[in-house]
Amino acid sequence: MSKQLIVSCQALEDEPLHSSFIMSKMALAASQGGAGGIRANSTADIQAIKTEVNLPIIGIIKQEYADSEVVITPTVEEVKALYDEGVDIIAFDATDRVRPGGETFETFIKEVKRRFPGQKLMADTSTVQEAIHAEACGVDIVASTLVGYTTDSKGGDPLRTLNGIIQSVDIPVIAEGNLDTPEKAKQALDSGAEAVVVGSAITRPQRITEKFSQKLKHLN
Ligand SMILES: CC(=O)N[C@H](C=O)[C@@H](O)[C@H](O)[C@H](O)COP(=O)(O)O
Repeated sequence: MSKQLIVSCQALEDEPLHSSFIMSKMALAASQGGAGGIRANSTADIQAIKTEVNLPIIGIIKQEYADSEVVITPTVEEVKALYDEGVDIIAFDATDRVRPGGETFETFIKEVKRRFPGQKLMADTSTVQEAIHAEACGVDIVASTLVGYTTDSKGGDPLRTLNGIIQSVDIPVIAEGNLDTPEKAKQALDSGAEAVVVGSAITRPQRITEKFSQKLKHLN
């Protein structure tokens, strides 16, 4: 997926496009538009997407637990479901936040590597420190997915943190999160990212509409 655009096709239960069928068509549209990979949430969506496109898939399972803020593939249970489904890369939250059941990232990743050897693993991080730590724990790829979404990274500039990560690790870095224009995506690749994931700016029409309506609001 070198220097490729990866399109994230996700719609959660509370979103208007929540439907595996619709996500499969989003993936098809992304493929026709030149995407080199797809990021998708849930085995149901991934199965549907596989019927429409033959592109590498980054799989996640968003699962909420009452005792943790970690939502992206929080436990080994979700990793197993993705492994059994079969995806090119499994991505998960690799922030330093406590996981469900009080588990730390270290114990989580150790167990994942023991049970699923050979599976490519991608760490969604929010800070340079977390990316360095994830590399030390043996992940294959780090990503800037969670910059701005954690207490430690609130208000952070995604491209600046991305640069910091690229300077600090030796493994491939994927740029992801709030890269909402072709120019920002290009900037991310120019600065050394292996690939760039774009989601909402392509596959969340409610967000796209909002940008237009905000711009025109004062004319009403
Ligand atoms: C923070 C979080 O939960 N991010 C999720 C991760 O899978 C998705 O909701 C994002 O759409 C994805 O990361 C792509 O980012 P953006 O939509 O900003 O291009």
